Order: sequence, then structure tokens, then C-alpha cells
Amino acid sequence: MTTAALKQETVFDINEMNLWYDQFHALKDITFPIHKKEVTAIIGPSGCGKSTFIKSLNLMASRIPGVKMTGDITFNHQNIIINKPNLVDLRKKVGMIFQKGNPFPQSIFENVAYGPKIHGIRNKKRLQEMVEDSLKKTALWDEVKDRLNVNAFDLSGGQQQRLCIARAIATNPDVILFDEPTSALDPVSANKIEELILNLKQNYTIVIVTHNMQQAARISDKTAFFLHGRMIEHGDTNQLFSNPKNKETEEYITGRFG
Ligand SMILES: Nc1ncnc2c1ncn2[C@@H]1O[C@H](COP(=O)(O)OP(=O)(O)OP(=O)(O)O)[C@@H](O)[C@H]1O
Repeated sequence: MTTAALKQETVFDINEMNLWYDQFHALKDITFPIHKKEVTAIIGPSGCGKSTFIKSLNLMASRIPGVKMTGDITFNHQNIIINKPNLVDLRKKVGMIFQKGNPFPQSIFENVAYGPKIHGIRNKKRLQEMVEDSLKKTALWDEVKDRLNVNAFDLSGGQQQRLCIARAIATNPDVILFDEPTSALDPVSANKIEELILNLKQNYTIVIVTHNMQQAARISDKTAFFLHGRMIEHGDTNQLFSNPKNKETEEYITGRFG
């Protein structure tokens, strides 16, 4: 096998990416790849830029007034910072899940059917199939199949989070971004989300921001450690946690700060 064939396929290539909130330089010269069908964890102390980084990947951050981005985030062979793709199309391909499930105040069915509908799917049977498929992929189908018309707010916090994941999956994304998806959940619900993420990586590329280093170690293939707006170290999760190359990474993962 050639070296090129061995090279891992990437979904995002981030190169010398910078972001400012007005005068505040929040992300500095970020360079690393996000590999296809892997889980990449973003770790680091509070305020280091994890959320800002993950929100840059779907250009959510760039919509905040006063934000300026430079450099290169290549997704599907185009630099999304410069080329400014259509945001509806970008977010169809790059879904996002937040700390707290944020379903729409509508039925379970309508929450999941929402994405396909705005992308033009009107056929009722097709929508039903897509909703069922997405709910099965998030292990929610058996829990809700008899009450698809109840309001999504009637679900538990963990179920709402899985519903939001089903909503993201329904548009057939390439990537799902998770910003601390389990920090508002009880341990059992959190565990279900972790299991789900491990299953989802067969079909999707996943980037997860987490404060929980055990979680990063359990579910990610690659980890990137951020500090003061810089990406300090990126590598195989096992290697980064057992034998970090950088002194600051070591101090963080051994709990000496953060
Ligand atoms: N909308 C904003 N306007 C101005 N500054 C912001 C904004 N959002 C974040 N920041 C600043 O950018 C820096 C990085 O914030 P960010 O939320 O990305 O960090 P984080 O690592 O995700 O933190 P946490 O773990 O506490 O959620 C912080 O100094 C924060 O105060």
C-alpha cells in the first residue's frame, strides 16, 4: 500500500485559522485535520475557545456581530471562511447538538421531519420512513413510536437530547458537532448518549467538546487540547492521554489546572 493510500481521509482541514470577537483574539493559528468517521474530542479549560472552535466549523460563530475569521477551514474541497457557502446547505451537512436538548415546541414527528421538509421532501410516506429511520438510529424509536404526535417537551432531558440528534441525522449530514452534549444529563442518560456517539461514528464524523476527560478518553479516536485560544496538541486519544508530548497537555490531563 502506498503512503498516500495510508493517509487518513479528512472531512475538515483547518489551517492557520484565527477568530476575533471585536479586538479579542479568541482562536489563534489553529491547524489540524478532522478525520472521517472518527470521533474527535476537543478538551481544555474553561474559556480556552472550545465552543468558539466548534461553532466555527458550521460558521455559527461567524454570524456573531463583531466576529472576524481568517485562515482556512476546508470542507468538501472549499474554504468555507472565504467561499461563504449557503448556510442552510452547510448545516444540512454539518449538524450541531448543544449542551441542552433544544427541540422545537412541536410534536416528536415534526421535530424530526423539519429538516427533510425544508429540503423539499413533501411525500408523507417518505417523511414517515425518514422519521422512523432517524429515531431508530438514535435508539429512541421504541420509546416514542406510540406517541409521535405528543409535544417534544414531554420527553425527558436525555430523550430530548436524542431527539435533537435524530433531527440532525434526518438531513443526512456528514458531520455532527456536539457541544458538551451530556453535561446537563444524569449519568444513565449521559451513558446512552456516549453509546449512541460510538454507534454513530460508523456513519458520521463526530466532533465533541467535553469538559469530561474520562468521556474524551472513552469515546474519542483523536483528541485536540486547547489552551488560551491555541490548539496545543492533537493526536491519537490513547497516546495523548498516556504519553502527551506537551508539558501543558500533561499538566491539564493530570488535573494540575483547569
Ligand atoms: N459572543 C462573544 N463575544 C465576546 N467574547 C466571547 C463570545 N463568546 C465567547 N467569548 C470569549 O471567547 C473566549 C472563548 O470562549 P469559549 O466559549 O469558546 O470557551 P470554552 O473553552 O468553550 O469555555 P467553556 O468551557 O467555559 O464553555 C472566552 O474568553 C470568552 O469570554
